[in-house]
Amino acid sequence: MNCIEAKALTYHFSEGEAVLNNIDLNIPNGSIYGFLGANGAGKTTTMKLLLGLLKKQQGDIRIFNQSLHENRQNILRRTGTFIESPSLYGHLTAEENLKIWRRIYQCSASNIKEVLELVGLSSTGKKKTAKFSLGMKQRLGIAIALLHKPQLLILDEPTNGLDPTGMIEIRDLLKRLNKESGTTILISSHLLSEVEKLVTDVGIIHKGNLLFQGTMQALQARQQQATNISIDTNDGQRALEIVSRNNIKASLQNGQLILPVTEREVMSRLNEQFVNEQIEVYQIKIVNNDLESIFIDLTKN
Ligand SMILES: Nc1ncnc2c1ncn2[C@@H]1O[C@H](COP(=O)(O)OP(=O)(O)OP(=O)(O)O)[C@@H](O)[C@H]1O
Repeated sequence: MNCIEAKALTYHFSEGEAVLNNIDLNIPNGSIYGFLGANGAGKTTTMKLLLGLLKKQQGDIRIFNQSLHENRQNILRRTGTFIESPSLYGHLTAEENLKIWRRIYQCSASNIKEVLELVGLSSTGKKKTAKFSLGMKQRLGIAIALLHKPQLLILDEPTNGLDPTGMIEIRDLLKRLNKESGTTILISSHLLSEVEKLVTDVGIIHKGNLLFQGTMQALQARQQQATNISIDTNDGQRALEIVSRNNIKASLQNGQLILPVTEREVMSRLNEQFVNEQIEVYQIKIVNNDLESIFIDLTKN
């Protein structure tokens, strides 16, 4: 069952080229969905459409199995958002900012203490938010998004500008929320490496087109397929003949033998044959095996 289903979303700003081109999004209930793409790919535009902040032009959006067009108020009551940067009153404290939002959401006063604790801001006391560090502001933005205990969180690059410790804190917080409350989380980022340990599902957008959508495992399987072994020897041609004799498809690239990742036993047998045939092996290494390179490959022109 999907929490968000968007079909054939297309969007143009004024007369220009389509910023989104026929996007289908399927965001499963209870998932943490990483929405990935380079700057300008169309992430914020998509999120704004999902929240009804931009008027939909083409396509269909359903959230909680309801049409966004027909039930926007009801959907937004169950959704927490953080788009671009949080709007805070700098002359007020974290608690005072949250008190304003509490009136809008009409939720219990005890939620304020809970969310401040959750994001690690309960000891900020009388400090005005104008004096907060960027990380504290981001965390307060997340506290605002969480104040009414939403079932769905839509977060646009919430770790933007944070140092590695700040990023880890936010990731841990989101993981905890997802695990303990079953909150579905849609989070955008321009770095796969930043969210790969957090997300269960992934959508990769490039120039308004969705290039990949699926589980993290499916993306990792793709990574496996794109992973090769490179072997550096003193005689690439003969090494290639040996590998071919073993019915393994290989090629020579700049003198290096390139073959798909094979089982450990096969690799050991090949190595033995190289040695028996007096081929000197200088290096055996895995190439192109990180997810980030898959992401870059997918988004290369
Ligand atoms: N108000 C606007 N008017 C015209 N074009 C816009 C407007 N907002 C965004 N765009 C354009 O739409 C495209 C997608 O922008 P969008 O902000 O959705 O991308 P993004 O993936 O969120 O990027 P970033 O990571 O930089 O925020 C970009 O080419 C951008 O210049």
